[in-house]
Parts: sequence; structure tokens; C-alpha cells
Amino acid sequence: MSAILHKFDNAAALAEGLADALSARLAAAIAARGKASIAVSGGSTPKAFFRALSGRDIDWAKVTITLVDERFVPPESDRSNHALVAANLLQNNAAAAQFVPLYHAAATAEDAAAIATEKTAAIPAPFDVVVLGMGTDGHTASFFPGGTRLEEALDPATPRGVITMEADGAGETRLTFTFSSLQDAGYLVLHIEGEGKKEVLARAQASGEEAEMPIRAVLGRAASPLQIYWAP
Ligand SMILES: O=C(O)[C@H](O)[C@@H](O)[C@H](O)[C@H](O)COP(=O)(O)O
Repeated sequence: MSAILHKFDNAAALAEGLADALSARLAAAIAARGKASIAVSGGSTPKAFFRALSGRDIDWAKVTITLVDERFVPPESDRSNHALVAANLLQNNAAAAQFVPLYHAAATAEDAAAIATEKTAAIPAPFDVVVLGMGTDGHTASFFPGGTRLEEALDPATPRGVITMEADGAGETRLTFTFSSLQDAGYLVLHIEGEGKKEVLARAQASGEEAEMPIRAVLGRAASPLQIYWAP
């Protein structure tokens, strides 16, 4: 599917522009169906955009927020994406939103993934909005090169849901939505910043295996047009 580039002069302008676009999409979903859903990524890039979005004036009580992926750590951990979202997005007006975590205090990550799959199944598919990040190794979500269940995660036949992933670059065991859960979002966003990530994206857009740079699955096979938001 195609990719549309939204280029901004700087990160602050991108944060505002992305917050404007997403709040409009969420408000339109609420107007159409009475509810809206958004799955966001963790990492360091999204903080400013989370803060901008948290202040937008929409009916947040009708919005369900979840994560694209999570580290298998409790929300008290400084590695937790839940903690990142709680501190930066579930604030201000957006504090009224419903948040559905992926981490659950279970005996194993597999048990937590099964619980997350069950709990997130209540969110109508497809997501209205999905915001992906990208690592310098070309991973997105927790689709890491060399990941233990990468082929399964990217397989279009794999059902929607949350699975575990382990990889050298991932740190803790991860909990990640599958490609099939994310790729048909009403508005599918890739949010990256800096010249380095722009070069990584260019490499990913060149020919090569998905397993080498898993973002290629999104670039090449997502059902929804990919909205690339980039600032230097
Ligand atoms: O849990 C995570 O870390 C994210 O979901 C991950 O996929 C992230 O989007 C990329 O690693 C980019 O992270 P940065 O924004 O920190 O570069």
C-alpha cells in the first residue's frame, strides 16, 4: 500500500500537527459510532505528541487507548510503556479516556499475552488509529529482527491478538499486537524523528527481506495507507 509523508520543520511542530490529525480522526469516529480507539507505541519519540494530544478537546470518555506493544514489566517499572502513557497521555483532557494495558501480573509472559488478547478483543476492530514507531534496526511494535516469533507475528494468517516476543535488541520479553491487529487501522501512522531514522526508513523502503527490517511488512503489506510523520 502507499505511504504519505507529512514533513515538519521540527519535533514541536510535528507533535502539534499529529495531535491535530489524530484528535480529528478520533472525534470523527465518535461522531460516527459513538466510540473511538487508538493504539500507541512506547519508546522516547512519542512523549511530546502524547502531551499535545492529551490537551485536545474531544469526548475522551468515549476513547479507548491501548498499546501497540509492551515490555513484560509492571507499570511501576521505568521500562513500562503503560507508565509512559500514564505520565504523558492519560493527563489533562485525555485523563478521561479508558486505558487497556497489555501487561498483566501473570506467572508467565505467555499467560499475560493470553489475558491481553482476551481483554483487547473487546476493542472493536480495526483500530481507528495506530501509531507506530521504528527502531534504528528497522523494528516496529515488537517485531524485532531475529525475534523468537517474528514470522508468526508478521503472518497475515495469524489472528488478531497479543503474542510474546524475545529478541537480542528487545531487552525484556515483549507483549506485542500482531501485524494483522495493526495493519488495517483507520489511520495508520509511522512517527519517526531525526536524520538517522530517515536513513533507516530509506533503507527499509529499498528491496530486502521483511525479517531483516520488519518495518518492511508495514511498508509493503499494510491494508491502510501509511501516514509517515517526520521531523529532523
Ligand atoms: O516499546 C517500544 O520501545 C516501542 O513500541 C518501540 O517499537 C518503539 O516505537 C521503537 O523502539 C522506537 O523507539 P524510540 O522512539 O525510543 O526510538
